[in-house]
Amino acid sequence: MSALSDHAGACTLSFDALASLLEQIFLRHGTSSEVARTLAENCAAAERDGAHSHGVFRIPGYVSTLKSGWVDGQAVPVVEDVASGFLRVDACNGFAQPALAAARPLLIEKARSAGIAVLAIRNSHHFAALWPDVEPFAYEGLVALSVVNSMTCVVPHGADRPLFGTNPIAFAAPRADGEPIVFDLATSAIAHGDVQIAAGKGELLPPGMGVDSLGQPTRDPKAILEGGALLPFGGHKGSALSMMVELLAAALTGGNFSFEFDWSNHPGAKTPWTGQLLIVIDPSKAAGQSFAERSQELVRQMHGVGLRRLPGDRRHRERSKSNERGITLDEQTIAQLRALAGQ
Ligand SMILES: NC(=O)C1=CN([C@@H]2O[C@H](COP(=O)(O)OP(=O)(O)OC[C@H]3O[C@@H](n4cnc5c(N)ncnc54)[C@H](OP(=O)(O)O)[C@@H]3O)[C@@H](O)[C@H]2O)C=CC1
Ligand SMILES: O=C(O)C1=NCCCC1
Repeated sequence: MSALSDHAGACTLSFDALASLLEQIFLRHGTSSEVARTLAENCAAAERDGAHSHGVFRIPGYVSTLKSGWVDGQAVPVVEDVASGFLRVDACNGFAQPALAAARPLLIEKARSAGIAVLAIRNSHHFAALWPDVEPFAYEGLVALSVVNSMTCVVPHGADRPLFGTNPIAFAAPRADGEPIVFDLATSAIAHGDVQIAAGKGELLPPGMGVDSLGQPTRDPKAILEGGALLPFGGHKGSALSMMVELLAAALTGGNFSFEFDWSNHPGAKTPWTGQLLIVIDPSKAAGQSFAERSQELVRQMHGVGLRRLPGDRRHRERSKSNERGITLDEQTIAQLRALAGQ
């Protein structure tokens, strides 16, 4: 692995160099080579696309979680073919991405033959952005929707104490001309990772993101992290979506609700032990004109009414920039990653 360049206060790496560095970190902390490669590519892709709340910022959390013994980095997922349109995966206390990778070929086969297929992952840990899980299906001409629940830190609308996780929803659909349409959003007003990043930088949050330990609105990220909580986005509407995520990602998969795990015997563990649901649809089974042509028409109409930015546009801009110029990490971050890799 070699960096493209080390320069004053920063280091610029290619995607492959960053992924190799991260792979070394995972291997050094006890994962199998397959798990190391899958997680490294996932995390490097987030950094490449400017999804910083789930890029290399997460590496110390992965490491402390593996070191605590909370997650099994050697787990081999078990795929169960339970019905024509339904797959279950027992991640066996491993990370969710290797579980998805193990089931992916059969999931695609089922979606193409039945028109729709569901993947329910349990006994898993999802510590990452959700778009890398759905976007590849759209490159295959399929529509994909995924939900995952996380740890209790969000107050349901109208309640006075936290119960839900930040519970993201990601969606991907192909279009005829251009990158797939992809969105990926936490159902909280802000992702927990962004609150941690703001706390680290000593920055205030925008209003309306969370409350302190007394339930009073606050813009102080530390007050949210230390006894406070987040709010759902969009009041009762985001709250309803977050409730749906709990039902689909936990009740339907056999994973834990966001409030159901106890990591007190695993100091340093950071990932919740929850579940993930994916629904994959083959749009070639739908009636009428090609789906990809229809989605292209929708995008054309949105641009026609003045829309400048689609969800995913910023990521793809960042991706192009990173592919052209490399991925830049500050001095402190690269030193931390190299130390974790034993370099
Ligand atoms: N594993 C887990 O348990 C959890 C993971 N997460 C992850 O955290 C990440 C961040 O989530 P969140 O903070 O809610 O994401 P953002 O609010 O930053 O973005 C949400 C979506 O909206 C798009 N978007 C943002 N601003 C605009 C705009 N002005 N116009 C059009 N589209 C826009 C984004 O596209 P673009 O990306 O191009 O900016 C993205 O698809 C996600 O990847 C999520 O999966 C969150 C909670 C829990
Ligand atoms: O940013 C978040 O919110 C989360 N990300 C990873 C897992 C827990 C919640």
